[in-house]
Amino acid sequence: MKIDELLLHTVSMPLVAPFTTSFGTQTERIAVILELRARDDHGDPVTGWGECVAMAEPLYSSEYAAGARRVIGDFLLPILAAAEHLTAETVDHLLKPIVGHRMAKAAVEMAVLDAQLRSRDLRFADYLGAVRDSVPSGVSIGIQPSIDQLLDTVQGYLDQGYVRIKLKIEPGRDIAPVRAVRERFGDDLLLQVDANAAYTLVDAPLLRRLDDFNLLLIEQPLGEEDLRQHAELARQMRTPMCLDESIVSAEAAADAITLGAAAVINIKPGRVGGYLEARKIHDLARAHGIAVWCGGMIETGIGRAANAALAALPGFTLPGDISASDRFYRTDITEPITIDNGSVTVPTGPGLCSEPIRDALAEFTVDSTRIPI
Ligand SMILES: O=C(O)CCC(=O)N[C@@H](C(=O)O)c1ccccc1
Repeated sequence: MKIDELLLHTVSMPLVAPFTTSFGTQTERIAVILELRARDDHGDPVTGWGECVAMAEPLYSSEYAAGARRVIGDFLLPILAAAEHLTAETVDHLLKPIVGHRMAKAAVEMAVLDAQLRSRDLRFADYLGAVRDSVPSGVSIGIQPSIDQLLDTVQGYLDQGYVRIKLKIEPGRDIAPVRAVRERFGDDLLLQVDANAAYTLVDAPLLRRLDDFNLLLIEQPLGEEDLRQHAELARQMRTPMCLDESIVSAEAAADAITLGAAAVINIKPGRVGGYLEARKIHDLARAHGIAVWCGGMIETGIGRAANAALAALPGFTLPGDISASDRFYRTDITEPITIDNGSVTVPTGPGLCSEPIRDALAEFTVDSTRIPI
């Protein structure tokens, strides 16, 4: 494949409701959408789409949207444009000289992969080796202003058919909300919590109290760098330990599994540098008997569709944060992803996602930059 040009569209999409986590409250999603224009091996024009999941500010990880745009335009694209044999499978190797910036790298790999799949009229799920036509849909619920509002919110998502509830927690808003949800909805509700690294090992006695609520897992209670400490906390808790922010690559996953820091892994393609690295982590975890599920970064329909295909791999045995588009957006920039009977259908068309809807993309675009080759 030969790249002709890349368009970087920064979109600002209002959320249907504020989304509060331990690192802040989001009311809009800023995302960098990649429109890659290239020629396939027959010289025919093809367009590939990608989405960079980096947030507007470096609050979840060190990357942020404006920084990712710079890295993509100034460093990543020139390397790929100069490549003699550019394929999705060689992007990671070609970009090795650039240190870090995994979300930026994931986005360009995604655009190259989408173009490659479309040029071959290939469905992403088939390319990956997916084994399901639909995947169970879990929903992530932000920290709510009151327990009553939390209970109403949980009820609302259960009424929509979501099969698993994830509650964001933070110090001071953890035990009481989890107890209230467990008491209201009973022991059969698939329930887990996500702390986004808000605690320290000093909080172990408090976190151990979560063992009373029969949770599926506790996600990233400690810091991104704290593999050894998560292993120590895992030894002190019955609730399975799940890592998110810490798992930035297959190598980090191998370290976490070996140290006993993760009994479950949340795989996010953007966080680990792309869907191909995500599949490597899936394969590694499976070989170690470690369950994985697909996390979400409030993606638009581009990333949301691709995540549904990834989650259809056999090792994704726990419901992921793959909710319908309307969980976050009134209008998506692609055909909306919907939840039917608790599941999201794995996309059936060629490529990673359905083509973005130009009017919707234009409506939310706050800046478009053409990167010439
Ligand atoms: O369903 C979704 O797309 C969001 C799931 C979710 O809670 N994502 C959280 C997380 O910590 O995992 C997040 C969202 C946005 C940015 C960073 C993290």
